[in-house]
Amino acid sequence: MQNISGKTALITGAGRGIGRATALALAAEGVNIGLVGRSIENLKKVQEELKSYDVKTAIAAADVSDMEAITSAVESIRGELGAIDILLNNAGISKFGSFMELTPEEWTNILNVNVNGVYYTTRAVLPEMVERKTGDIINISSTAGQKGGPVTSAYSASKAAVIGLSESLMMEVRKHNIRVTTLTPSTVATDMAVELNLTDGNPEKVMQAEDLAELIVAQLKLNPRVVLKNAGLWSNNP
Ligand SMILES: NC(=O)C1=CN([C@@H]2O[C@H](COP(=O)(O)OP(=O)(O)OC[C@H]3O[C@@H](n4cnc5c(N)ncnc54)[C@H](O)[C@@H]3O)[C@@H](O)[C@H]2O)C=CC1
Ligand SMILES: CC(=O)C(C)=O
Repeated sequence: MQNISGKTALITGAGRGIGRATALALAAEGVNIGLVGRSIENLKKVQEELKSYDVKTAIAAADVSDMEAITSAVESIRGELGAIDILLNNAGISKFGSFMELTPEEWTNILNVNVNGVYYTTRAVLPEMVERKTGDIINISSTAGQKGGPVTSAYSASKAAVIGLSESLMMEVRKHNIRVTTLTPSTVATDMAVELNLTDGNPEKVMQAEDLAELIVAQLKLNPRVVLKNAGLWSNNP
């Protein structure tokens, strides 16, 4: 097990849900946190919550599907906090609907955010990790990326692409001492899942964002000689 205190993490989609919960869990371990997301108001709220921990924080608003915007957000976070040790590619969107119901614009937008967002953000962070011969990249896919459903064509295609990207990158960069992990959670009780009518969020029955954050902290503490290649966390009492 390694101590992660003093490391620096960059989290996309950090203004709410899984991103916010992971920011709080990592800060509790002494990790400095760079928060990236679309809504500066939400990022400021999370930054305020992080004040109760003895860590440095920085925020930068950017749409991960805009390569220039996310590249300059990464630069800005790096300028304030220093080298990034941990990247959590978490930002994502979803819309469910039948194949013909979803418009080409919705399809393209889901693919742009969920796939290109991971690609652009990782491109901005990876070279420094390779140079430093250290780093953790965690990509949030979904059970929907492992198995299609009748209304999930765009979302499942995007999350399957994340699995392909992530597993390939893991094979490529482990020789540089960089760990890439693919997480495939089932429904997590966040605004996204409630908006999709997947859950009422009942904490007795449905996985909470804090549960996934706990797994992320635990995997980061694993001895650097091993990497959690992929993991599925499921609700146990649905
Ligand atoms: N909630 C669930 O049941 C599950 C969620 N996931 C994935 O986990 C990740 C986080 O999801 P939740 O926390 O549930 O969602 P959420 O909707 O509650 O939070 C997502 C965050 O990402 C941000 N975001 C969205 N598009 C963005 C963009 N283009 N650029 C920058 N930030 C952007 C949003 O503003 C929001 O703060 C997503 O990738 C999602 O697909 C995976 C499995 C299950
Ligand atoms: C939204 C999502 O990815 C699931 C699996 O519920």
